[in-house]
Amino acid sequence: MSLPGVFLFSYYMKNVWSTPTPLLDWSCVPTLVLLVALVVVTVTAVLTRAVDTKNPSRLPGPQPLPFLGTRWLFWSRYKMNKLHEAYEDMFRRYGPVFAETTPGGATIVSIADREALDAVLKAPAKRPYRPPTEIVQVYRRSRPDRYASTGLVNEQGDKWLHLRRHLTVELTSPNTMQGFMPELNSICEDFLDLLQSSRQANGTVHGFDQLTNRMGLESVCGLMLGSRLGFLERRMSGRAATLAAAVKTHFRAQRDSYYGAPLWKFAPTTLYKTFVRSEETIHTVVSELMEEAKARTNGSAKDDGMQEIFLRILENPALDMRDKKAAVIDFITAGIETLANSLVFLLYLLSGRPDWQHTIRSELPSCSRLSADDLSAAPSVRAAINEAFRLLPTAPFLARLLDTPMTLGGHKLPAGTFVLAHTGAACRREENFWRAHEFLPERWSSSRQPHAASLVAPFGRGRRMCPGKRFVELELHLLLAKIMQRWRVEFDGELDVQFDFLLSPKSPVTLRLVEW
Ligand code: HEM
Repeated sequence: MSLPGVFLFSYYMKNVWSTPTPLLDWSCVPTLVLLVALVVVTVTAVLTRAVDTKNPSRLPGPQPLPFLGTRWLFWSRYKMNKLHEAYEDMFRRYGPVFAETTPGGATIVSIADREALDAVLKAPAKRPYRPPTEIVQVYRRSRPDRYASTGLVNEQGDKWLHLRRHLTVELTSPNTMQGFMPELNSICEDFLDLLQSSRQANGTVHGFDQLTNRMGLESVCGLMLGSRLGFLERRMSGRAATLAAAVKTHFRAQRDSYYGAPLWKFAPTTLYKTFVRSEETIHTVVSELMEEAKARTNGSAKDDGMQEIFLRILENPALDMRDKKAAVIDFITAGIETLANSLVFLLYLLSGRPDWQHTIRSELPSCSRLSADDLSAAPSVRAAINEAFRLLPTAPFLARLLDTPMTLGGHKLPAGTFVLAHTGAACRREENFWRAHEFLPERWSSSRQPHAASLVAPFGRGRRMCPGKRFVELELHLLLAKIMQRWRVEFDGELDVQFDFLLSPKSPVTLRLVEW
C-alpha cells in the first residue's frame, strides 16, 4: 500500500476502535466507502487476472490495476520526466511489442520491433489518425469563440485533411524554402553573433539551450509571420521570454495530463489551469505578433520571400479566421522547442567527435553566406545530422490508431488500437544498426550492416509527417555549417536528457565554442 494509503487506513482503523457508538454513527460511512472500494478493487483485480490467463493472445506488459490501469508505474517505478528510459526498461522486461492499459481500461500497444514499425508506419492511410492530445482538445472545444477546430496537430479525418491541404502547401514547397534562404542566412548569422557575445574568454557559453530557444523562436516566427521579430537581439524582450516559457509549460502540461492522474478530466485542477494559462499566453502573444505582421504587410511590397507563407494563409478564403490563427499558433508551438532541442543534441553528440568536426570544416568554403550548393558539397554535415536524429531524436515515438486490423509481434490487433511506434528505441537496437549506441556519422557515408535506415523517422512518416521537415533540415544544415566554420564544440560530461512530451536537455546547458 502507498504511504498515503497507510495513513488513511490507520486513521480509519483508529476511529473504528476509539469512537463510542453514537445514536446515528456517521463516522462509519467513510469506513464503509473505503471497505466497498477495497472489495471492488480486489474483485476486479481477481477477475482481470482470471480473464488475462484465459486469453492467450494477451500481449505481454505490466499488470494493470483496477481504475489505474498500468499508469501506477509512472507514479511509482518510473519518473515522469524520464519516460524515455521507462520505455527502454519496459522493452527489456516485456519484449519489443507490449501493452499498457489506461485508467479507463483501453489498451496502448508499444512497439520497437522493425517489422511491426514498418507495418504501422507504412500503412497507406489517406487520413492517418494520430490520437489527439486530450487536454488540448477539451480546452479548444470549450472556446468556440477562439477555435473553429482543434487545429492541424490534433484534428482528425476530413477536417484534418482540409486543414493540411490549405495550410502546409507553402511550407513544404522547395521553392518557398529556396526563397527563404537569404533570410535564414541572416537569422543564423545573428544567432552566431549572439553566441559570440555570450561567450566567455575560454569559449564557455552558459545557458546555451536558452539561446537556441530564442533562435527557434526567431526563425519559426520569421517563417510563419513573414518578418524578423528581434528575439536574437542581445537583450531579449519580455514578450519573447514570456512566449518561450509558455511553450515549455504547454509541453510539460500535455505530458502530465497524458501520463499523470487524469483528475483534470473531472475538475479544473492546477494542471488544467496551468495548461489553459500557457495556451492563453501563447494565443495572446501570437495574436499580437500577427496583428503587427499584418500592419507591416499592408505597408510593404508583397514580393518578399519571407512573407509568402503568412500571406497565403491569411488570404486563403477556404479557411476560417480562427483556423488561420490556430495554425500559426500550432506551427510556432510545434517548431520552437523541437528545433532548439535538436540543435543542442546535435552539438552535444558532435562534441565527442572532434575528428568529424574537422571533416565538416574541411568540406566548407570560408565565405559567410552559404548557398544550397555549398551545403550539398558537404556530405559530412548531412551525415552528422542524420546520425544525431537516429541516436537522440527529440520526438522518440509516434502515435497512431490502427486503420485496419493488424498482426503485430504475433498478436492480432483490431482496427482502432492505439499504437506507440518507438522509432527512437528501435534505432538503438543492435539488430537494426551497427554499434547502435554509438554516434558514428560515418555509417551514413559507407553503410555498415545492419543499417535499417527507414527506422530513422525524426519527423514522422506518411501523410501526417511533420510539415516543417524541409525548413528544419535546411536550418540545421546552415546552423551546423556556420558554427563549424567558426568554432569547434566541446562539452564536459554527459548531457542530462528529460522527457517533456519531447526529449529536451535539462536546463541550463553549458558548452564551449572554441576558436579553431
Ligand atoms: C527539429 C524540429 C522538428 C521535429 C523533430 C518535428 C517532429 C515532428 C513529428 C515527429 C511530428 C509527428 C509526425 C507524425 O505523426 O507522423 C510532427 C508533426 C507536426 N509538426 Fe513538426 N517537428 C519539427 C519542427 C517543426 C516546425 C518548425 C514546424 C512548423 C513550422 C512543425 C510543425 C508541425 C505540425 C503542424 C505537425 C502536425 C502535422 C499533422 O498532424 O498533419 N514542426 N513534427
